Amino acid sequence: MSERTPAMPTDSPPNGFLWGAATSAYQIEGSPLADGAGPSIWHRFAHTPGRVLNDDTGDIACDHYSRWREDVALMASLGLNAYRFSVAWARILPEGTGRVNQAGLDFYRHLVDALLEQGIEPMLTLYHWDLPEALDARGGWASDASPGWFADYAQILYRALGDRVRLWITLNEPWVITAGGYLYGDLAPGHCNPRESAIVAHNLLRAHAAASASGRAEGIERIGLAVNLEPQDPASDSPEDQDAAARRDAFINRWFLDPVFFGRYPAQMQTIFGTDWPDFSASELDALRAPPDFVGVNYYSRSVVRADPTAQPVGARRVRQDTRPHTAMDWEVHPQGLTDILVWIQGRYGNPPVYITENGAAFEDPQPVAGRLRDRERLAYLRSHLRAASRALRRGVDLRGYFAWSLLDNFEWSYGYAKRFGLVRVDPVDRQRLIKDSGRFYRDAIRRYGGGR
Ligand SMILES: OC[C@H]1NNC[C@@H](O)[C@@H]1O
Ligand SMILES: [Ca+2]
Repeated sequence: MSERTPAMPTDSPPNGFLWGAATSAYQIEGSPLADGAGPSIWHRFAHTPGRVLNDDTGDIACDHYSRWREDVALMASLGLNAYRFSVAWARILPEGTGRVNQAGLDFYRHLVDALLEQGIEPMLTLYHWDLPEALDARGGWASDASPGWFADYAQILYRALGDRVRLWITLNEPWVITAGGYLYGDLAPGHCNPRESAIVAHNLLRAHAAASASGRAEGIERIGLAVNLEPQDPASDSPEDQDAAARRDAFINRWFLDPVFFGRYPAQMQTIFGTDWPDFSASELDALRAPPDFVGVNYYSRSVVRADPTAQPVGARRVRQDTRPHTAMDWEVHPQGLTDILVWIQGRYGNPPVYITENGAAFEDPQPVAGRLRDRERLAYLRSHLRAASRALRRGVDLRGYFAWSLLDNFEWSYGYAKRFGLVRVDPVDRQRLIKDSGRFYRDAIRRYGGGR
């Protein structure tokens, strides 16, 4: 089979299946302070020397804030019938609460209208890591008031765009927000405080519940939660490694899904955090129960895990699979993990509707030659993971769409522009877009197997 033959499975996805691509505001927009927008914690973090590789910032990024019309045309040329993006909270509420910045609302309304004109279904993420700086100054996600701030912000967007946008996501990857921003400190706001991280996670869950409730009050019917999920395979069948994998599974995969579906945290959280784990009351736990209308699954890789008491707080460490291919993020290429995690959700949480809201890979790209960029590894990653998604469909998973991460090469947080996930290249100098071979492959797969627009 030539590398250009789209190798989707024999059975096509269900009717109405969404074939999309995903981005987020701070990673692609640029112009972070334009038209009355306020600074976010990522604007501040990126401008803090030493926090981001090469001291890259999102000041320009993909310049999507100016080029959004061109980018919608690009999506249409790829044949996408859906597009997942996030709203920069501080464009809407420059101080995080209070005064609404109409120019910020207008930007997203114009974007949504352009998508709808092209028959592209918008999927709107309310929060993709860029908290208004003004709210961080008031305690940020560690503040008891943060769920209320978020619900109010969400309500403004529900009222402004609820007649056009049908698919909403409250939070992107609450685990990464918590672990990156408050435990390991590699992401904004850069704290390293286990007890604070447990409180932040709890407030994020309260915020999801509050924004879900305010959405239902506005008649919004499909509100999801996007979570990064990563199968944890024990390195051996020793009890120590099995327990380590179970702890890391609880820590990464169940810390947020168990509360929203069951109103309780995984038992291992107390073991992992020890005295840093707050003493939540039964009513506080029950208040977290807010089953999403769909689960957004962000899948990249799996981990092989062995016990390691020195690797705190989980007491477990990843074991690199040196004989297997890895991406430029040093993540093992493991398509079967996508099938496994989708089947796991089906079994554990009662077969909820699921979208793959992120899946993709960074690789060192070759230079384009005569208008062609032959990103073979990314194309192979895409093909193998589309097949893995199809295997989950055959297992009866209620999978309703696939969003490639990412439409464009963009700002990869603490890696800056050094890691490129785009199906479309963005020139580092003039930001010219160029569809890579992986993008052409995706377009052909959509034509052959997609529901079309
Ligand atoms: O690391 C790749 C992606 N992972 N999920 C969240 C996105 O913002 C990242 O770019
Ligand atoms: Ca521990």
